[in-house]
Amino acid sequence: MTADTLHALLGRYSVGPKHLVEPGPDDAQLTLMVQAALRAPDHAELVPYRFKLVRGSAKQAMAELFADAARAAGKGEEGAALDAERALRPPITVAVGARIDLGHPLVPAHEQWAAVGGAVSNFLMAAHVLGFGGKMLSGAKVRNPAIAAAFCEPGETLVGWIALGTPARKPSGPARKPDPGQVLIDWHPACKQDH
Ligand SMILES: Cc1cc2nc3c(=O)[nH]c(=O)nc-3n(C[C@H](O)[C@H](O)[C@H](O)COP(=O)(O)O)c2cc1C
Repeated sequence: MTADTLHALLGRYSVGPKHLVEPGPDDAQLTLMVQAALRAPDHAELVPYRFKLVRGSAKQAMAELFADAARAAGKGEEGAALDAERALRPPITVAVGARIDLGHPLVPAHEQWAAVGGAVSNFLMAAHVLGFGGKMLSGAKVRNPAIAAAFCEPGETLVGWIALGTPARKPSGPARKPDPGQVLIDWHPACKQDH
């Protein structure tokens, strides 16, 4: 791994929708992001995820779904307009659906979810390397039945949406990460007690 690659890896941070401006990635760049996603570890090559692009006029349809979901959740018209705006603002949004096979004979669900997470992470990392900003978002609306049905095939779970675009500016307070020592721990076998 070159120092440049490591620098890119260590320098990724999420950029939320309100800081994303045009242009979004083009088809070739989106394909690279998906190729990166497909490099994530994936037991038995199940590819338990799908990325659905929301761009152009599809953004308005998503905005209406978001506004309806906000109203169904008891938000007023101001809240509905705010949620609609979240759909319209990013140049491109990518809905992430997970296809978890709960009865798979070899790969338990948690391993399939790990593959989904790896794919999302690689996708975002490729976006960052290509100079784009992005953020994975979900919220209660992923569980809204009309939204879930609009984005998912039967058997899929809507994980959320990746907002994508050109970063207008670096976030003022990027997420703080723990000290690596908190995560990287020497394993020692448990001592066996004599009875
Ligand atoms: C599946 C998933 C859903 C998420 N949903 C939200 C969300 O709805 N709102 C939010 O602020 N962050 C959400 N996050 C976290 C952000 O995407 C982001 O990772 C977090 O703000 C940390 O920033 P960083 O990526 O710069 O470290 C979600 C992350 C994942 C993996």
